[in-house]
Amino acid sequence: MTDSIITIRAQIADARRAAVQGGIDFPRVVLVPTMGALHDGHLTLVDEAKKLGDIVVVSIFVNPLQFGPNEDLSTYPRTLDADVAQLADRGVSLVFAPTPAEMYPDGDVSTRVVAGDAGSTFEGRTRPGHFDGMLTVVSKLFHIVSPDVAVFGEKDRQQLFLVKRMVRDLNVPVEVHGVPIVRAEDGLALSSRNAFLSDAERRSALTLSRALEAAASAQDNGIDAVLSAAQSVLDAEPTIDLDYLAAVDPATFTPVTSPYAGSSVVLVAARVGATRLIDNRTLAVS
Ligand SMILES: Nc1ncnc2c1ncn2[C@@H]1O[C@H](COP(=O)(O)OP(=O)(O)OP(=O)(O)O)[C@@H](O)[C@H]1O
Ligand SMILES: CC(C)(CO)[C@@H](O)C(=O)[O-]
Ligand code: BAL
Repeated sequence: MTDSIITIRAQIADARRAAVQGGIDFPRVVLVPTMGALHDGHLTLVDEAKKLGDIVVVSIFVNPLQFGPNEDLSTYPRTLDADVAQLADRGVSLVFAPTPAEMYPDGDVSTRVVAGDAGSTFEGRTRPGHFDGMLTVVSKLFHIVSPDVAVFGEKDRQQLFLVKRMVRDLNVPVEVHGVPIVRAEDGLALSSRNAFLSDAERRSALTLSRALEAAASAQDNGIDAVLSAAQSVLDAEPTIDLDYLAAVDPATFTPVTSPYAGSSVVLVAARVGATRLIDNRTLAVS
């Protein structure tokens, strides 16, 4: 076992003991897994974590296993010192920020969690192996931290679905809690990758949330109207390269087709310049 794993486990054990001494018989540990470059979306997850338990642990790890060979692993923003300072301001001192060598002492793993069918659509189709890598590291983080609760953002909606599915399929003793998307005032979903956008690209990126807004305005007119309203907004912005637009059933993450009435999550992913962004919105379609 490596230093940072030994250290975080000792810190959590100390925090548990202190909580018991402070009168909390069964302190709950809440994990917030992140890749760092923290923004208000992450900090909202932390605030939620504080409400859900007694001891909050934030992990910061840019997981090589979930990046494809031509993706942005090497350029992904890394701002560890600023992240730790922001967390300290929020009252969180338990930060687990291992190195790749600590997480993968053999360079890779030969045992992986396989995401299955729902891991090979949408994000999984564009990023083959991404969700196996994501679930594998989440599983490792769960084993290292032993949280009672783990908090994830709805921005990565397919990720949240798959983590919940893994927990159910494998009887993982962790409660998974989802937090609604935190947006900038103009509607753009906060994302660490927004840091890559030029001013002009950021304006183009707003097309994603505008398309979801248009979809929401059409939710009383059926699923076809929802999708065509969003598509029209996307078609009108030639500077973005659409990857997918789809409406899925939140219970199965499979596409819904007309006629459909009920809850549906509209998903959108697009490249804006060199930056790939995702967004989604839950609608009540009738
Ligand atoms: N705007 C947001 N609202 C709610 N949760 C968010 C938001 N952005 C990120 N999260 C959540 O924070 C957690 C860590 O995500 P991550 O560190 O990859 O940040 P990110 O901003 O999603 O980065 P990326 O640029 O890779 O999309 C995930 O559970 C993710 O869904
Ligand atoms: C859950 C996660 C931390 C696993 O690397 C990552 O996919 C993320 O930040 O969403
Ligand atoms: N927030 C999702 C992590 C990734 O893009 O790899």
